[in-house]
Amino acid sequence: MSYCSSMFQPMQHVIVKHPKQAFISQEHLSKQWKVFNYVEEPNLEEAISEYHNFLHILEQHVPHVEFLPQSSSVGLDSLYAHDPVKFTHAGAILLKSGKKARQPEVEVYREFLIERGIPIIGELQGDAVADGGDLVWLDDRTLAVGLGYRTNAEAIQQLKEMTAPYVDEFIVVQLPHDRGVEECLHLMSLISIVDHDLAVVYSPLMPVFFRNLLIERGFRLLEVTKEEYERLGSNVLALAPRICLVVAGNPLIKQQLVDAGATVFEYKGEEISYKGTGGPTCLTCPVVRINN
Ligand SMILES: CN(C)C(=N)NCCC[C@H](N)C(=O)O
Repeated sequence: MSYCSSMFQPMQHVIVKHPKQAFISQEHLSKQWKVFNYVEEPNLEEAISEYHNFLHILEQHVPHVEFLPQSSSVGLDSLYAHDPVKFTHAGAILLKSGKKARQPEVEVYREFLIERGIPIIGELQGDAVADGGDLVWLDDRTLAVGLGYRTNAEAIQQLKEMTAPYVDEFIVVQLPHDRGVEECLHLMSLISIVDHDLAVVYSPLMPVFFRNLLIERGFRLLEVTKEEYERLGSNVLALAPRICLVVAGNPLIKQQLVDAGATVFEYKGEEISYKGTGGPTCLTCPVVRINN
C-alpha cells in the first residue's frame, strides 16, 4: 500500500473532522474563538450547513472519507485535520504543532491511525515543531517545507532524516513574519498545487528563489490577488488533477483555473474556513492519492 505523497493525484482516502465534533456547541464557540485567535465567532448551525455542502462535494470525488472523533483534549482548530500529521509514501509522520493550543491534536490522531492499522513511520521529538500545512509535495520525490512560526529548524532537520528514503530533494522555504506569530501563515497559505504543471500562488509573500524554482520545474503559476488571498483564494484543494475545490467568493482565481482547463467546485466557507483561517486543504488530510 502506498500512502499520499502528492498534492493533486486522485484522492482515494481522506481524514476530516465534522464541525459538530470540533466546535461542539455555540456556548463552547463563544468561550473559545478568541483563545484560538479566530477572526470572529463562528455560528455553529451555519458551520454545519456549510460543512454539509463541503462534504457533499468531497464525497462525490473521494471513495473513502473518515471522521476524527470528538475529544475533550482538543480545541476548535481540530476542524483543520490537515495539520497534526503528514503522509509520506510509507505512512504518516506524527507532528507537534507550532501553535501550542493545537499540540494535543496529535494524540487523537495517533490512536485513530493505530486503530485502523495505518502505519506511522516517525514522530517529531524534543523541541521540534511543525504543522502539516508547512509541508508541500512538489512531486512524489520532492518535499518543500516552510520554515516559519509553525515549523522550526529542529523539525526540519528531523523531517529531513525521517523522509530521506522517500525524498530526493528536500527544499526549505523561509516564510515571512507578515502579521506575526499569532496569525496562521503556512507554506500552504502561499501555494496550492493542482496538477503536475499548475499551481495557485500568492507571490508577494513568496521568496524569489522558490517562485523561480517552481517555474524552472515547469509549473504555470496562477496569481491570486491580495483581496482573494485574504479570502483564502490561494488555498485550493485538488481532488484530482485539475479538479479543484475553492472557498466561494474568489471569482478571479476561479476564472483563471477554469481558463487553465480546470473544473472548479466551490463551497460557502464563511464559518468553517474564513473565520478560522483554514481553507479546503486545511479541512482535509489526504491519506491515499493514486499515482497515475
Ligand atoms: C493547510 N493549512 C494552510 C492549514 N492547515 N491552515 C489552517 C489552520 C488554521 C488554524 N486556525 C490554525 O491557526 O492552525
